[in-house]
Amino acid sequence: MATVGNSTNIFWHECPVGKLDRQRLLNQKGCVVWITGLSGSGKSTLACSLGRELHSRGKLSYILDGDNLRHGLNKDLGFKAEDRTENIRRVGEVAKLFADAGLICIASLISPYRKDRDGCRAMLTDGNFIEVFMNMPLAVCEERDAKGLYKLARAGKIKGFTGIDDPYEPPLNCEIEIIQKDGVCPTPYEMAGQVTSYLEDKGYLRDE
Ligand SMILES: Nc1ncnc2c1ncn2[C@@H]1O[C@H](COP(=O)(O)OS(=O)(=O)O)[C@@H](OP(=O)(O)O)[C@H]1O
Ligand SMILES: Nc1ncnc2c1ncn2[C@@H]1O[C@H](COP(=O)(O)OP(=O)(O)O)[C@@H](O)[C@H]1O
Repeated sequence: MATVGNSTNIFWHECPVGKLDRQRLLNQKGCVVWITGLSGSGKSTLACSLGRELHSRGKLSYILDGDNLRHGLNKDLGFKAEDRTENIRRVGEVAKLFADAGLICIASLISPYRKDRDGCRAMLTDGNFIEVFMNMPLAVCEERDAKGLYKLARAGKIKGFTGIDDPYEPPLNCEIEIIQKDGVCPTPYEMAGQVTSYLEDKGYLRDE
C-alpha cells in the first residue's frame, strides 16, 4: 500500500506505566494467539470457545476476527493478494497493541500466506506469537459450508476463494495444530483446552 511507511519526523513517547505493570494488574502475560486455517475450519469457533474458557478463569482476552474486522477497520480491503497482505499486517499491528495492553489477543483469520503470518510473528518478541493451525481437510470445511460460500465458489460465483482457486500455505513452524483424530474433529471445548494448556505451561496465565 502506497501510504504505509510514509511518515517522517515522528518520535516515540514512553509512558511511566508499562506492559509489566499492566500484566501485574491482570495477573497474566500479554500475547497473541493467531488462529489460521481455511474458511470453515473452525477458527471463530475456537476463538469463542477459548475466549469463554479464559474468561471463566478470570483472564482477559479479546478476539480479532477477520470476518468481523472486515465490517469496520478493514472494510476498504478485498481478497486479492495485496489486500489480504494489508489485512493481516493491520490486524498484526492491532494484535500487538492488545498484547502490549496485557491481554491475550485471539486473532482468527484465514491469513493464507506464510510470509504475512511470519511478518506478524516478527512484530512480537519473546515467543509471544502463538500460531494455531486449524489443520482440517478441505473436504470437511466444504461439507460444513456454514455460509454457503464454497458452493458459490465451486459454481464460479465467487472468484479467488481460498482453497478452491486461491492458495493456502500451511504453517511450517506453528506452536499448536488442531487435527482430527480417527476422522473426528475435537469438540470446541477440547480445542480450547489444547490452547489453554499451552498458555498455562508457558506461563501466560500468571504474571510471574
Ligand atoms: N474469496 C474469499 N476467500 C476467502 N474468504 C472469503 C472470500 N470472500 C469472502 N470470504 C469471507 O471472508 C472471510 C475471511 O476473511 P479474512 O480476513 O480472515 O481473510 S484473509 O485472512 O484476508 O485471507 C471468510 O470467513 P471465514 O469463513 O470465517 O474464514 C469468508 O466468510
Ligand atoms: N470442533 C468442531 N466440531 C464440529 N463442528 C465445528 C467445530 N468447529 C467448527 N464447527 C462448525 O463448522 C462451521 C464453521 O466453523 P467456523 O468457526 O465458523 O469456521 P471459520 O471461522 O474457520 O470459518 C460452523 O458451523 C461450526 O459450528
